[in-house]
Amino acid sequence: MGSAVADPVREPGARALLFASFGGPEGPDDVRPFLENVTRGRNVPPDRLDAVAEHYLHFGGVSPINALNRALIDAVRARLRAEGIDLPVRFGNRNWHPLIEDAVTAMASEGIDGALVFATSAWAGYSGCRQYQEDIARARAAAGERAPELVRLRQFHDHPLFIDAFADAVRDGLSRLGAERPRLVFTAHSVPDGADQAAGPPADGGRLYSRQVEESARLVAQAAGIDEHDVVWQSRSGPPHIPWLGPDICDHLDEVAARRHDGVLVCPVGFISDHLEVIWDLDTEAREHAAGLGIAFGRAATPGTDPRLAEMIVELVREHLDGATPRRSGNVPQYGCTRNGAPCAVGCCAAPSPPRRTVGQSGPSR
Ligand SMILES: CC1=C(CCC(=O)O)c2cc3nc(cc4[nH]c(cc5[nH]c(cc1n2)c(C)c5CCC(=O)O)c(CCC(=O)O)c4C)C(CCC(=O)O)=C3C
Ligand SMILES: [Fe+2]
Repeated sequence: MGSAVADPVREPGARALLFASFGGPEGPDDVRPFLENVTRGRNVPPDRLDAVAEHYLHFGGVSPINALNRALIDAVRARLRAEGIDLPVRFGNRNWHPLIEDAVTAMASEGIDGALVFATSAWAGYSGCRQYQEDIARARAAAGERAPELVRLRQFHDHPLFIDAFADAVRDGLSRLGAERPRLVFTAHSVPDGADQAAGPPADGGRLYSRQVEESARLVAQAAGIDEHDVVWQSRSGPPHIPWLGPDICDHLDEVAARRHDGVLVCPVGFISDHLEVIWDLDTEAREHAAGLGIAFGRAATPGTDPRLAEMIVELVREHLDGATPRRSGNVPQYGCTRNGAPCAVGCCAAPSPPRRTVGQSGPSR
């Protein structure tokens, strides 16, 4: 077991589980206001926003994320019941309804004075971790004096159940691909290079986001029995003069074809379910790009409603309720577990200061 799992905050008094996620639009009229919520105070160029709005509208303005989260919540409820744990599960998002502020306000008005929080990101970093701590603090402020104590569950990038679900998906994907010399390629959401450098407590040396992603990829490949793989990035946004993690998946497919692979299996290890980034940036854009290169393209399933994901969430809950031993397969430090939205450590995942835009450097983001 790695050394850096924060000591679980014991919460035998927890009276609910709050399932916190990103949120997504559920119809065409939701798309613009949703995107405005996502990008408030960020440096996302308007032409990028127009392009992303198109991706959502391509699917009728409905992101798959809310329905997938509701299905996962049902699975978590069933698993809690099966284990005899009496814990109501509530749902609250950062960017769209049901909003986390409303979920926490409802808890306060029902007299729920303590809850655990599961956030749907496995990762360290500003977008994956610190922003969830900010959401928790903001939601408590909105709920006022009777706001519940909220203890967030830890990051889980190397949890054996999470790794095993992806490993099965990789084995399955490769067997369906039917290529003779396939390449296994993992992807996660790109972030600004500066945000990756700032990910985690400075004492850990930074880059905890990309280090966790690389470790998850290595563990999944190993569990699937695959000797070689690549880790690349997807869904970059932001102005073109700001460096983000790369290479991008589509550029990397050129490389894979040049190395004479006849197929690629893409495993989106950065996402727990088939979010819009997965069904657009991979299943649509990257698939087309691979077709243009004449190589076979497959996409490994995300855990989604694999029973092991719900099982893992209940195990994380039990680390707090009855002191279940945290299970980990890797060594990269892991944080995320704090009370009432406190940062994980001093200086952890410092919030980005939006860089000033330089004249003459606007244009498409890719
Ligand atoms: C690390 C990371 C994760 C993984 C961890 C986690 O799961 O949280 C993630 C997940 C997600 N990102 C999502 C959607 C979007 N992300 C955006 C923008 C951004 N993401 C970033 C990072 C991440 N994002 C960053 C650094 C930006 C730039 C602006 C900013 O600093 O905030 C934008 C704005 C347009 C654009 O720039 O693309 C949208 C619409 C959805 C929902 C999809 C659906 O509807 O199914 C999900 C799950
Ligand atoms: Fe994102």
